[in-house]
Amino acid sequence: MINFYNVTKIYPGNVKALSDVTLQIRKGEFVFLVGPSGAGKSTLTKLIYREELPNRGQVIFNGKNVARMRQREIPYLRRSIGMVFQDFRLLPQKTVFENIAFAMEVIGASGREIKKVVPKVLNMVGLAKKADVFPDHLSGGEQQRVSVARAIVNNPLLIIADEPTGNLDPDTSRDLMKLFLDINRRGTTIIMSTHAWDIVDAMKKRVVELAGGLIVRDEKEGTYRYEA
Ligand SMILES: Nc1ncnc2c1ncn2[C@@H]1O[C@H](COP(=O)(O)OP(=O)(O)OP(=O)(O)O)[C@@H](O)[C@H]1O
Repeated sequence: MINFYNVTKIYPGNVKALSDVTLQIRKGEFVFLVGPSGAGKSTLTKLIYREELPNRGQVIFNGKNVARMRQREIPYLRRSIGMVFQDFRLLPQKTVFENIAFAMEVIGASGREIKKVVPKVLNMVGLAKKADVFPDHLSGGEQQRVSVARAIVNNPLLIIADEPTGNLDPDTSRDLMKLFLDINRRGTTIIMSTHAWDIVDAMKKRVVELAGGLIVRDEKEGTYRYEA
């Protein structure tokens, strides 16, 4: 579903963030991206949702060359990818329900559809009772569940999670990972950048390690292993 062919990304100032990266991720996979800060993990994911363009090579997502997409195709690309960030990025003036509804509104869903679907995803993330609460009245773990609900509400093909447990305590992190596993079991591909070695070691999923813009390890049931 995702193919990188000899992808090189150089930022202004001649910073080589990725160097001749070739990688294939199949539909339904759960992939951890690990490696030290600055290794190129975020850059790799940004190339998938076209926040950045490669200098060389090709990034193919769902059969399409991402760099060659026309402007009008980009919204369709982005709606097929759900994003989860370390800092949640919820809208503070909107309730939990409204935060998730907003993700549907921007793609033109009807009010009826929204009323039907939002409670379902809230239920799935275990926050059915928090629909009318504002984000700052929720714990970090609950806020992250809202952002996961927002990420899955439009049925994406792929979820990109960038250090999703970075602000959560170990117990909350483990619960959140169960949620990601559950989503993955329903068929959604997941790419997760993380420094949480304990989680990576416990989950026994594919591990792709980057260092200095190169893939230095790609293991099927891998461990974290990198030493800082
Ligand atoms: N917009 C930018 N302009 C210039 N250099 C950049 C830009 N974004 C990233 N870089 C550089 O590219 C390299 C790779 O950065 P990237 O953010 O992909 O690393 P990372 O592995 O995600 O790190 P972290 O774990 O800290 O998030 C780093 O040297 C970084 O400083």
